[in-house]
Amino acid sequence: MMSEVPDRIAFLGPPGTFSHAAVDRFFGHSDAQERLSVANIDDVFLEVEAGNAGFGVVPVENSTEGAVNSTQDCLIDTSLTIVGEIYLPIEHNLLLKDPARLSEVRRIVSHKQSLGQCRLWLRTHYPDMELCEVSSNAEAARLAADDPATAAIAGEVAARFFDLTVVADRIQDRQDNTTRFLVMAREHAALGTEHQVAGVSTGQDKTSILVYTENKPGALFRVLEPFDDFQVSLTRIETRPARDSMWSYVFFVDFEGHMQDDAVKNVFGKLAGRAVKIKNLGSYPRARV
Ligand SMILES: O=C(O)C(=O)C[C@]1(C(=O)O)C=C[C@@H](O)C=C1
Repeated sequence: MMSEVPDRIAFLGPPGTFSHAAVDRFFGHSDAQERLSVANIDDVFLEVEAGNAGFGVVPVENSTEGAVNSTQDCLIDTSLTIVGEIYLPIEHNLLLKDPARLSEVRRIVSHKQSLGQCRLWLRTHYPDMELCEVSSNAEAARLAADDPATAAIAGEVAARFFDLTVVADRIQDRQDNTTRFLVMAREHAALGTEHQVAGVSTGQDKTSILVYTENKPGALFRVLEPFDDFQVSLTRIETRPARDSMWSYVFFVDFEGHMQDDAVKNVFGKLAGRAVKIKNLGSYPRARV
């Protein structure tokens, strides 16, 4: 276990993204830990793996749009551990540099996830507008600040950061739109007093694993059966292409409990031999939704 809290936290930037807000929600607003803004999600993993940051915060799933694929793919390859999670309500706005020039807008830019979370609103209000994907919401806001013909979809923080006007607020298709973020570290790190020390069961934990199965009848059933046997509640199951061979898949499984809990140990005892490979991504305190 690390003896001190590493002082940099990597996140998808530029400053003003929802990822940035998730960092502040988890670690607090203090300046004690430097924020390291990077250009894409892969770089968040790389910076923490290289030791340039102690923690990284990445979006993993959204209640409207589902899995964030780039994060899922990084989780397959990473040597990092999940040490925490954050649920953040996501409210989108249409932002413009000069609202008097709304009629001159030619394109709307945002992160792919955000365009998806506002799909119906966009179809209703701007059916013919060009939509452009950029690397993050705050990057979209930065572009809109430079060009009156570009509108951005982003959060209020980005609007303030880049001095933009909100021309339409709460434009996400579902008002309860929420994104779940993961806190990644190289090893179980001490997270300070307001967070339980990761790596130790708190009684209110979650565990994430990756499961590779054989392409055989009943393979997934045999993996899931021990969870039922020992009454361990699954919170999420997601499939991604495994990338080592075509049409083979890896399952992302999240469940309640900690690797140190007896029920979870029992599940793993029974799982041995039922999957080709299991990768433990980490046990961490469960966040409030
Ligand atoms: O662009 C941002 O502000 C991000 O932090 C990325 C991201 C994502 O990838 O899901 C985060 C939360 C929202 O769901 C939309 C975009």
